Amino acid sequence: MSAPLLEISGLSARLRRPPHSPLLRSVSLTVAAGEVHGLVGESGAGKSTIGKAILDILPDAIELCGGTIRFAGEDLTTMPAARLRKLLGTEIALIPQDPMTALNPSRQVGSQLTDGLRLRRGLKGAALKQKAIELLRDVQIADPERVLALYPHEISGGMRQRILIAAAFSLDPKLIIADEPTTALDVTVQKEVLRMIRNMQKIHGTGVVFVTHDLGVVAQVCDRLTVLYGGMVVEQGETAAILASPSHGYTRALIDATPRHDRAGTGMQPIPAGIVADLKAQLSRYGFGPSGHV
Ligand SMILES: Nc1ncnc2c1ncn2[C@@H]1O[C@H](COP(=O)(O)OP(=O)(O)OP(=O)(O)O)[C@@H](O)[C@H]1O
Repeated sequence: MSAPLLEISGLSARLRRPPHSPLLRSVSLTVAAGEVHGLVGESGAGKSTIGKAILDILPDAIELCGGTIRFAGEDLTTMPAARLRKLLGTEIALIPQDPMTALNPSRQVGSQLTDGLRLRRGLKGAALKQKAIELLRDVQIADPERVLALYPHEISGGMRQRILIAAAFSLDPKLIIADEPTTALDVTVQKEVLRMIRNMQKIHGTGVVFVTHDLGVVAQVCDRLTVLYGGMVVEQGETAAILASPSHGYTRALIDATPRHDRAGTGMQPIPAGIVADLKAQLSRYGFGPSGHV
């Protein structure tokens, strides 16, 4: 079997200042080329911290304190800064959570969409415009020439997110970090955007780390998933198998807590207190041991 595209081993992170509270506890996971890997868990589980660690955009308050992040065989945590900067944006890209804040309100959509192609590939003039039109067609935006000249406030939230998806795929990266990319959208638009991400990653063969708190979303887009609690891995494996038959009580409780629009009377069940107490006990014993599993 070929090496995974992304291999995170024993990744630990903590607050930089005393008392150095642990935020990631020896997290290990792999993402194969072309795989969508979901990071799931409640608020504060450490999902975004993993995404930010991959992209080298951790806030100053957080530091890595162990483990490796190997991308195509190279460890990003020890890579020289210049090489890392080159890789991020070309081979690894981000689809951010909130399309309104991610786009600059004072720049036309076209110039923002083509930043990567201009700056990293040196495209300009008619060739750049043609490529921008193709990118918008790929994400099924009608009348792309008109849209390129618009400002972010002149288009809908769903269309803004499609533009960010098109921008993320514009340099044909091997890996995309999608950080809650549909949270800011309403439910019908969410579905379209999820389908779009799935289609684009299949066409391009892109690996995706998909951060979400929503198991309904996971069921739609993720091939495999890692369930996190308090910065530690609770369970991981094939999405269909875990959703059908979770091996950990916490995963079962998360599934039960997920609203099902197709079944009346389901959803919004609280996580049982006993399961949370067990996990908390595990966290307090955990430290930064070698295993990432509960
Ligand atoms: N800038 C920061 N300064 C201090 N602590 C932070 C900072 N950002 C995140 N944390 C802490 O790191 C832990 C993990 O946060 P993270 O954002 O990764 O969780 P998450 O699973 O993505 O949840 P959410 O969906 O709420 O963002 C939390 O305890 C959070 O309080």
